[in-house]
Amino acid sequence: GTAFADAVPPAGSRSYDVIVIGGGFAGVTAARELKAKGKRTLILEARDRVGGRAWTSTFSGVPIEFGATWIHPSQTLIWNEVQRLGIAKVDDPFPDFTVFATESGGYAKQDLAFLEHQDALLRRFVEGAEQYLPQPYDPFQRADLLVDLDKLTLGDRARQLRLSTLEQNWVSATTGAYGGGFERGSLTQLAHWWALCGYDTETFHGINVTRPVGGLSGVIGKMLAETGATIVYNAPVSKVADNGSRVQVTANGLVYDAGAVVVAVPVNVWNSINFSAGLPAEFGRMSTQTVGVPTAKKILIQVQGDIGRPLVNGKSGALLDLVIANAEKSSQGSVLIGFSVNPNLDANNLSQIQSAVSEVLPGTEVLSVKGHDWGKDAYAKGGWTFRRPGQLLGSLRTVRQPYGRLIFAGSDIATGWAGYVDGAIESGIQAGAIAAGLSGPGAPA
Ligand SMILES: Cc1cc2nc3c(=O)[nH]c(=O)nc-3n(C[C@H](O)[C@H](O)[C@H](O)COP(=O)(O)OP(=O)(O)OC[C@H]3O[C@@H](n4cnc5c(N)ncnc54)[C@H](O)[C@@H]3O)c2cc1C
Repeated sequence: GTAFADAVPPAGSRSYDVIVIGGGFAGVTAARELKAKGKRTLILEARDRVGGRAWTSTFSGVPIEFGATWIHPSQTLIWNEVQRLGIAKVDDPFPDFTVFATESGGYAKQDLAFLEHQDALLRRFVEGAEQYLPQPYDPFQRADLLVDLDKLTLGDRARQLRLSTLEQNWVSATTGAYGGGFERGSLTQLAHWWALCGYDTETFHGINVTRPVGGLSGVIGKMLAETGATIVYNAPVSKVADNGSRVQVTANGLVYDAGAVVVAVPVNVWNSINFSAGLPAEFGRMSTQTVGVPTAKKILIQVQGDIGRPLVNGKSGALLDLVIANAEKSSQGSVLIGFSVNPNLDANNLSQIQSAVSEVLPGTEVLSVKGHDWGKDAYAKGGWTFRRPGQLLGSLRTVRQPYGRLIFAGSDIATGWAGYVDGAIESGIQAGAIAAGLSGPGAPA
């Protein structure tokens, strides 16, 4: 690994070519690009680990992911990375039944063929995306066609389509829940993912199947070892001061300085850092509006006995939006993974989660739970990226531009797979290249 990991560089040697703030996939990728350009690079990471919203841990004796989990060949940057690092991949087994809302307001077990109803509704949501998002990696190609569309929430779209309550409940787990609620997420974000999936239902589901063995923390650990950067853990950056020729970065009361800084923290966190030279209004606005879903939670649920492999599609506004089976079982039986964007769910409240599970999988006894509330996590303040109405055309292009000696990075502001590890790598590559130019000799003073 890195020779200086965990050591705080002594006074007098806190000067670097480039400082990268945040050691998620975007920051670590940027640091690696900078190494390739011969730059002395420092990573300042708030946590005691790298990976950010990708975090491999264990629960009830089985390995689990608290954040990002799956990769897919259409996500070429992360897929090739895993391939190149010689890390094996494994497919999660298919579910064996599904659970959907019923006419009478409850839930019923269905065979997998029932999923076709959900897919048909999903395709109606994103109909026309081939025309208005013809180039998945350049969402601005037909900006002219997006002017009205980018104003729509997913709920607006459901109303446009005149979906019944039951239809909305059937499609909630793959639309509203992704967006942090029907009234939060934008239609264009869903359509953008659809475009990246080749406008194809099978790929849309296929992106949630394949995992790198050892988890995504294993992948980023190997990437970090290649950066050759100095990394300081437990170093939350509180202040960034760009004086025009150098940038001073403060963490834990210590001041570091560099010719350029890559800010690779989540958009939702931008407003908790003091950018003392000021930033264009779009930055603060985007951070206030949020990009990462602020109510996103992932909950690991250990249950009694083997209950098979459910795929539960919660109703719009349910406590649990999606419940699936973890690939590995514990010694007690099945382990379930719940996703929730409901602000009222306490991700570690066993009795609340027991009643939510009983509603959708009657007779299932919950033994233990362990959840992570990404919105309450000070260094994330949200989960996966899902842009809000107006952000694609409104702020995204501005915040992707370097501002003085600062370059912002992260999956949240990727133009490709925003909301996925692949987008973080995309953004890290771009930011690293720009920062190398800014920090080098002949850089604008
Ligand atoms: C529940 C969940 C499930 C997901 N599932 C998938 C999936 O299956 N596949 C997929 O590809 N993606 C998935 N994602 C999305 C994926 O996790 C993110 O897109 C990606 O990890 C973001 O990387 P990043 O580097 O842009 O940001 P982050 O990973 O958030 O990295 C930012 C880093 O900055 C650090 N930081 C924050 N504030 C400061 C500060 N003040 N000073 C210093 N450091 C700071 C953080 O600690 C963190 O390490 C999921 C996300 C969640 C939450």
